[in-house]
Amino acid sequence: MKNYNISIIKGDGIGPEIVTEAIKVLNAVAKKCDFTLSYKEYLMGGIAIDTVGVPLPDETVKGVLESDACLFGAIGGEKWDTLPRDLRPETGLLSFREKMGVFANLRPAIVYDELVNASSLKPEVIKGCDIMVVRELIGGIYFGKPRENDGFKAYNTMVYTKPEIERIAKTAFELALKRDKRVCSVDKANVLEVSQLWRDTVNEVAKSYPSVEVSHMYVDNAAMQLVRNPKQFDVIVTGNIFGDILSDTASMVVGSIGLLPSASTGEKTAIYEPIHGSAPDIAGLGIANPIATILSAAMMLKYTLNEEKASDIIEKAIKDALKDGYRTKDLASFDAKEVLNCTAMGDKIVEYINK
Ligand SMILES: NC(=O)C1=CN([C@@H]2O[C@H](COP(=O)(O)OP(=O)(O)OC[C@H]3O[C@@H](n4cnc5c(N)ncnc54)[C@H](O)[C@@H]3O)[C@@H](O)[C@H]2O)C=CC1
Ligand SMILES: CC(C)CC(=O)C(=O)O
Ligand SMILES: [Mg+2]
Repeated sequence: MKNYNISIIKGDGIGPEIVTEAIKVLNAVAKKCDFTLSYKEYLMGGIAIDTVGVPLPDETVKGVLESDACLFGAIGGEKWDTLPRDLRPETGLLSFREKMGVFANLRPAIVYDELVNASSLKPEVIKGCDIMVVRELIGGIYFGKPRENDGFKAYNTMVYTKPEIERIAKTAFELALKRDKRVCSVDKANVLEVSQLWRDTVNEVAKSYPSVEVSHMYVDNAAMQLVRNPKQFDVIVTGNIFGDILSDTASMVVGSIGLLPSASTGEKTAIYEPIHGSAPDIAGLGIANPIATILSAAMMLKYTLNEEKASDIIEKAIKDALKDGYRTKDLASFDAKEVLNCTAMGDKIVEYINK
């Protein structure tokens, strides 16, 4: 029987709660589809700081590199926000992404028919919406140097090189070929030199994809268009900070940030993670929505482990549970038959997998 080695990073806040549910679901589907999964857990973020003194232990990097894929929860929390920048959980996460070379962060925002009333937008505006945000993940202003804060003056630097833009643009165009063949590149080329290079390079890459329609939008307009008429988008390709912000916006088109999964891919081990953070405001209350993490696990099965059937089974189980009115608290006001806590939602999805 096939076995896959999965590295697990639960992290902080709701991280352990949601990852536990995703593992439960993975085990159920593996049993059904005749493969096995072995897990090894590694530390990262605040828990790593508290346990071993650094946000990203070498052992974590080594363990993840040796695994077939990584399932990641979330890191961070107020407790660590006053530490020097280099010691913070978020610095550990950025360094982790950089060391894994995961330049492409794929963040699908799909409106399920079962949740068409869950968005703050009108059902007719969002029904059938299926967007893929392709966010560049290891460049841009989150990584650019110089960066400094002397207490009076502070600055970060937004940098992209042409090869960095080319590879993320290619990822977006390749994905578009398998979808609705439309790429919208989002930048701020009216103001930023980095964005001008971004736009010019995307146009150059587009020449190799004549069947894909390419358009460009300034990020401020894109944020507005996402909530005005989200169905105009197929693939959105954008830089690190814009993709971070626009995907959180897209989550409210879908209904909740607790629903959006992601795949962070490159040349080494891929990382599968929800788009949200550690949600300290609800950590420990047992009310987090585990679906974003469970869908991230489903993406892992499809994209890295080539277990497409297992991935589809998970997705169907989630849709069926939602269709029958099972909701976590974030979605409680939308056609809920029963509001479940995090663990019960994991159990419910397993129940539907086994039906
Ligand atoms: N990938 C990661 O590990 C990320 C970590 N962070 C870190 O997380 C911490 C909290 O950041 P925030 O800005 O509050 O963003 P957040 O995404 O953690 O939370 C924003 C809001 O969404 C809610 N929320 C998030 N996930 C949810 C879920 N699964 N179910 C139900 N509600 C959910 C939270 O309760 C909160 O009200 C910070 O330390 C931040 O740096 C933030 C984003 C990504
Ligand atoms: C916490 C940041 C480093 C990242 C973030 O917000 C994200 O990846 O969505
Ligand atoms: Mg974010």
